[in-house]
Amino acid sequence: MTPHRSARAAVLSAGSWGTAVAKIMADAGTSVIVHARRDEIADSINTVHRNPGYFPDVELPAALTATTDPAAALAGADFLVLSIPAQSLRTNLAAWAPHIGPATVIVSLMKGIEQHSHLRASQIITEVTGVSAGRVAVLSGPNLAREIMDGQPAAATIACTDEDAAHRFQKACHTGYFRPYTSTDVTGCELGGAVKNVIALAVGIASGMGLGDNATALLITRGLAETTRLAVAMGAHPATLAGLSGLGDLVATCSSPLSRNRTFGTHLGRGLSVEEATAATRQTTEGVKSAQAILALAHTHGVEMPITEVISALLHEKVTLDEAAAALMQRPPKPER
Ligand SMILES: NC(=O)C1=CN([C@@H]2O[C@H](COP(=O)(O)OP(=O)(O)OC[C@H]3O[C@@H](n4cnc5c(N)ncnc54)[C@H](O)[C@@H]3O)[C@@H](O)[C@H]2O)C=CC1
Ligand SMILES: O=C(CO)COP(=O)(O)O
Repeated sequence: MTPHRSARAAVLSAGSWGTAVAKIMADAGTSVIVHARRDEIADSINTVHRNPGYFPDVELPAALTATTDPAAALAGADFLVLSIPAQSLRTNLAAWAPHIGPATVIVSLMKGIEQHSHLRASQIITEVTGVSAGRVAVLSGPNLAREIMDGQPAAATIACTDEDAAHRFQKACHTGYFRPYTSTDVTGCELGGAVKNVIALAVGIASGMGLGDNATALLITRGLAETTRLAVAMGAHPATLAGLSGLGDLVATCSSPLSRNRTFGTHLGRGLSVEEATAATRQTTEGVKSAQAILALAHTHGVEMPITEVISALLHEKVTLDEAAAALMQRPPKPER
């Protein structure tokens, strides 16, 4: 990348978070091309500067363009920003990989764990593309897309083992309303983002069952404890889990009715089956797909994750709501750690 031209980014794809990050980057002066799967979304972004599928009410910067051709989006890109459901990453990335330039930094926005491999998105990216870990970054934090599209303030963590790559992406997405910090703790950053979705399901369930704020606080606090236990066992720094990609995202997601994971949990707590809650949900709900893989990671690393265990059992309809609540409350007494 020469210092004389603005950075170029390809954002794949034009869902809610992809569109929001594309807008942030365009507002930061980065030249952005979004890849949309549907012609009508790409056409609308190019002609009337709106994404009718996700944010029909928000005018996008005119400098933000769209295409349905991934090769065209990726040509000359300094950054490839990936924002699709984590379970679909491997297959899509294999098709896009031949078009990725030799110096392109690949940034994951995804907060899921792959079901069969138990891998994080950054690990899938290095595995599928063969790029070095220093070219793979993660952006994660308390970032409800709807608020960001409204220009409300937010912050996030960009983690990459290559600090220079993290700094370049930081510059490419720093605006008056979006403040990115950098970190080298990719593992901690990604695990914080993935596990908070499962804890948000739990908070939603508690809320749907009519439980109060004490129960919410209990789940957030002990949820953070089990997230930190897993992340540290997998090599993360504990401070990362106390930061934006850990506690920050946990609080935002567990508190907000905008969260799809929390909302899915609320449906379950009100008595809907997993199938009914899925039918009522239009967008990506990573916690539902990732809970069992996270539990498998906990078993591999010898870590107790009681909330994740109960949510995984509920999602597989092995326990009822009352049994789930009892399983958590009737655990043997222990010191707080
Ligand atoms: N929406 C939000 O506020 C935030 C979302 N995230 C994360 O971003 C990732 C994407 O989520 P959202 O944009 O919210 O989801 P979304 O459901 O709004 O959009 C998903 C995008 O992926 C595409 N897509 C869906 N299935 C696909 C497949 N099988 N193959 C290729 N493309 C496919 C859709 O066309 C759409 O463009 C998730 O991992 C989520 O956890 C992270 C931070 C905030
Ligand atoms: O990750 C998010 C906010 O940081 C979005 O959470 P949901 O996927 O639950 O909507």
